[in-house]
Amino acid sequence: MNVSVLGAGAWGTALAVSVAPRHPTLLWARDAAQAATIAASRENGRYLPGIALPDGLDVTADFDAAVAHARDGLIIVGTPMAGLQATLERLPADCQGVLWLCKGFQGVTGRLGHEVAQAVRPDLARVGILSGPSFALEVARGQPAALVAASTDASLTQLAIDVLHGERLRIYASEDPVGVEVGGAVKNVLAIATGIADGMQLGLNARAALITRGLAEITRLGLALGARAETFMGLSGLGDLVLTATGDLSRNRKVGLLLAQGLPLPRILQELGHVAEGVACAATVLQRAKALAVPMPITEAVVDVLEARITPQQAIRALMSREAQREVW
Ligand SMILES: NC(=O)C1=CN([C@@H]2O[C@H](COP(=O)(O)OP(=O)(O)OC[C@H]3O[C@@H](n4cnc5c(N)ncnc54)[C@H](O)[C@@H]3O)[C@@H](O)[C@H]2O)C=CC1
Ligand SMILES: O=C(CO)COP(=O)(O)O
Repeated sequence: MNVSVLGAGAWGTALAVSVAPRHPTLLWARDAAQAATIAASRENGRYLPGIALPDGLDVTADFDAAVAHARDGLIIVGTPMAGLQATLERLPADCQGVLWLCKGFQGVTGRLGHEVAQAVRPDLARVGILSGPSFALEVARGQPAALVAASTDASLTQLAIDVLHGERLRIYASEDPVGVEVGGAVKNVLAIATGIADGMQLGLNARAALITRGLAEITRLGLALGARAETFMGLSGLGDLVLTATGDLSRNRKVGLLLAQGLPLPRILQELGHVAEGVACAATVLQRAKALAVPMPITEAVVDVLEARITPQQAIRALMSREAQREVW
């Protein structure tokens, strides 16, 4: 089965590296010079340094060639959320399976990935998301990971399993793309919160409290958007939240750690050199929550810090001085 990965950042490259030994894989980089450098060095030195590309993995900057390669196989969209719509718009109607990796809400429209697909490409037959706890570097190194492929179309999740499931990567199927996408998007915002708390050395109790009450925020928003509660206890919910909030490979957590040191956000993002989807979508998450009357106090505090309305210290004080209440979800 042919596979094409559209987007040669850390995660797109890592997944291509993981799948190429089993399926002929083509990795598309939008920048021709970057594609040429990767092809010549057999390494994505900009986004995934230290990982050699295996045989069976080719690189191109020719979008149409990449799509033609996997028209009858699996097309994986590995761009950040900001690139999902434009990428979907360029796909031919007859491609057999499309899976995106982006974890976020679209900036201007506030849409989740499946909502973007419904709005701009309702004609694409089989679409879904791949999510779950998966630092790119570990997957690229062949360390074990378990992910979830979610779609309302069971034949797409089966295709994802047929192509991606193996000794090092377990793929679980889910029929709840809403829940999987909400978990993947909002955990990034909460990883910023946990990074802030850890950067301020507030301790392990505070970290556990933020993760648990953060999961309550994810669940509340997800249920209001039509997700299933059990999804948030799974890989794309609790699993990815724990990984991203506590794992030092997380870019979103790193943003929080540096905010706690008092660094201004523009400088942090410049130093990061990768996308931090929690920064991009925190305000959008809050907007959608407010429209649905869903309280998300931790998310709101993160937005206030990112927009420099309050300091991390003030955010913690505001969260800790909220009225006592029942432990509601
Ligand atoms: N890095 C990781 O461990 C994981 C990342 N993800 C998600 O995968 C998505 C991509 O993340 P990474 O690969 O880590 O990002 P990255 O920052 O490493 O690379 C982003 C790549 O996308 C390209 N790009 C940026 N804007 C684009 C656009 N508008 N159109 C087309 N290409 C564009 C960049 O040139 C670059 O090649 C994000 O939504 C992220 O949340 C999900 C799981 C794991
Ligand atoms: O989604 C991820 C792991 O599952 C990666 O998280 P970061 O984008 O914070 O690095």
